[in-house]
Amino acid sequence: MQFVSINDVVIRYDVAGAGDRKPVIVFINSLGTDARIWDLVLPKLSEDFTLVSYDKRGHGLSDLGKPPYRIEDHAADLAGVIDHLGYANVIICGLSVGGLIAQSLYATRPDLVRALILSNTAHKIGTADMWNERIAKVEAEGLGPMVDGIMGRWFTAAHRVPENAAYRGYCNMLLRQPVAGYSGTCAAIRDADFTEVAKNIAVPTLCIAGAEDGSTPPELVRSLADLVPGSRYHVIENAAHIPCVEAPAAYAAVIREFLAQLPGE
Ligand SMILES: O=C(O)CCC(=O)CC(=O)O
Repeated sequence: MQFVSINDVVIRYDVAGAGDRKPVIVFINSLGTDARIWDLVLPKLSEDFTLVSYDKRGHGLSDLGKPPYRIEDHAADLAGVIDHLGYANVIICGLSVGGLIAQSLYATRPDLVRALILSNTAHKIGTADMWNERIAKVEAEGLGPMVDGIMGRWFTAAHRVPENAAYRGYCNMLLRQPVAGYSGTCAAIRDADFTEVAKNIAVPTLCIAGAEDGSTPPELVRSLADLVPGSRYHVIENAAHIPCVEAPAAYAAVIREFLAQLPGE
C-alpha cells in the first residue's frame, strides 16, 4: 500500500504484477467502492501485466479533497498517479464512474492512454434529477437506507444472500465510504457527458457490460460501444454492475483476450 499527494489530495495506490517491463493496466473503482473490488481479478493478470489500482478521492483511504467534484478532478488525480509512477501509454480500465474518469483522462491526457477498457459505464449515466435526488437523500440520511437498493443494482440475486460473507463485506465497503465522497462523486457523474469524447476515441477500446447490471444496463453500455469507433463490446453473464467481483475469471479472460490483440507499442 502506497500513498502520494496529488495537488494536495492524498491518493492511496498499489502497484502489483509483473513489473516495469510489462504493459501497465491502471484500474479505477466505481462509486461507493474502493480499489479492493479488483482483488479477485488482479492475480489472474499479474504474470503478464504491471497492475496499478487506487482509491479515487473521497473513497477508501484517499483524501476527501473538496467535494463536490468534477470528473476532471478525478481524472487529474489519475494523471497524477500515472505521472508519479513515471508511466505513459498505459491501458486504463475504469468501472462505471471509473469509465467516465477514463474517458476524461483520454480527453485531457491522451499521451497517457494506449487503450481503454470501459466497464459497466457509458458516455452519460443517469439524469440530473436522478442524481440530485440521490445526493439529497444520502446527505440527509447517510448511505444506510440506500444499501439494499444499491446492492440490488450491483449484484445478482444469487450473490445477494445473507449466507454469502462476500456480499455482506461489500455492504460494509459501501457503508464505510465517506458520505461527502459519495455525494461529491454523484455530482461529478451528474455533470458528465462524454458523448463527443466517445465519438472521437482513437485508441483500441473494449466496452464490458454485466448481463444483469441495474446501474448501467447492457443496452446503455452498448450505446457507448456504438459511439466509439471500432470498439468491442462484451457482455459478462451471471454478473451485474460489478462483474470483477462476481465473475472475476470471465472478467480477466475478456481483458486478456482484448489485450492480446493490441498492436505493439
Ligand atoms: O457505480 C457507479 O460508479 C455509478 C453508477 C451507479 O449509479 C451505481 C449505483 O447503482 O449505485
